Amino acid sequence: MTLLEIEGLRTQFPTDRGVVHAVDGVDLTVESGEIVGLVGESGSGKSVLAQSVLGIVDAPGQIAGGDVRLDGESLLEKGEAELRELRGGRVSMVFQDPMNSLNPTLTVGEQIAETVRLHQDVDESVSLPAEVKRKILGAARDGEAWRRAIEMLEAVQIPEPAARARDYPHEFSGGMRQRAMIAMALACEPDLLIADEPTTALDVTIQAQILDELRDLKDAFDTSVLFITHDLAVVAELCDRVAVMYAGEIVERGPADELFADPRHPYTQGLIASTPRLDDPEADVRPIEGYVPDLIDIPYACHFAPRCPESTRECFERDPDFRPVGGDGHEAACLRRGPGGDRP
Ligand SMILES: Nc1ncnc2c1ncn2[C@@H]1O[C@H](COP(=O)(O)OP(=O)(O)OP(=O)(O)O)[C@@H](O)[C@H]1O
Ligand code: NI
Repeated sequence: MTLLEIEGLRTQFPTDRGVVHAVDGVDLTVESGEIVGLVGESGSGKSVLAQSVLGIVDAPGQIAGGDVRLDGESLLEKGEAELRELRGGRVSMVFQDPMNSLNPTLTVGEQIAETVRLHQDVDESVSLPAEVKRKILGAARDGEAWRRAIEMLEAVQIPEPAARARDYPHEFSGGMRQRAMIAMALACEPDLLIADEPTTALDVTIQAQILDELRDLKDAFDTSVLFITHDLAVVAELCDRVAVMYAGEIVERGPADELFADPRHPYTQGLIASTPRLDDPEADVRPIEGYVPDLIDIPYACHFAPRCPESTRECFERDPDFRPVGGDGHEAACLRRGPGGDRP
């Protein structure tokens, strides 16, 4: 079943120099229970895409077109109150720097308990005077929320969770803070977790541990994940499907194993060739020549055309549609690939 459907999404930032087309017509779906990786060079629009889904695009940026649906319901039609309810409830998020997302003045346990409390259904069936009810249910929920907070810290492998729940964020190491963030994000059992470079700031060993845990937790909680990173190795390891983003557009998407074994879009091929290989450190690393274009008014059809070793004049003039280039929904948006392309 499709959980998240992003269709023709466009997000723009007006600036002094002109309109930045950060997300420029993106289609992407996340099915229930799968981990979808979103990769691409810095500045390709990954974070803005995530912010668009969550309704937290920085002003004066705004969604200029397309739709985002969760379980078939458009999120773009929802008001701020509804979106706030949704965030940390059915959809939650983890960012690169947990220090910015955790409140330094509350203990880690209190913060997780607070999230649980905010999104737990209150039992309205008991018939007691409102004030009494509030007191009783409140106390019950407080105890329950705190227990749940400790359970979550245990689930993300924080040692001595009952004691550590009383610590403040600054008393945690970087890796533990990131775990606490994941615990908080999963505490209300969201349908969808959006993780934007959640382990980039951590050392490689801790990063690997956290990714392992994330995978286990995803299975345990049956959560779908949209995982954003520029680290191809992480995506290959963690994700079921991948979408490759370049200059505001998705250029290739498909099953992770097939996409990495047989990348078809010239950008994906360039990206993989420019990444040092863990399994073969001696292999050539060839950077993609040129630069990511300025996202203000890209005057050519395929955004990668000027850097592409295979581009023809047509690539500058005609928008590439997605075409099948392999099995299981493996598609590339390149005029020279797939049916009709001269290098299918
Ligand atoms: N608040 C903003 N105002 C103006 N432009 C913005 C704003 N936020 C993002 N952008 C622009 O949108 C484009 C996409 O940025 P985004 O942060 O989504 O890239 P990214 O793929 O997440 O990169 P990274 O891998 O470095 O995190 C960039 O050109 C960026 O300058
Ligand atoms: Ni980003």
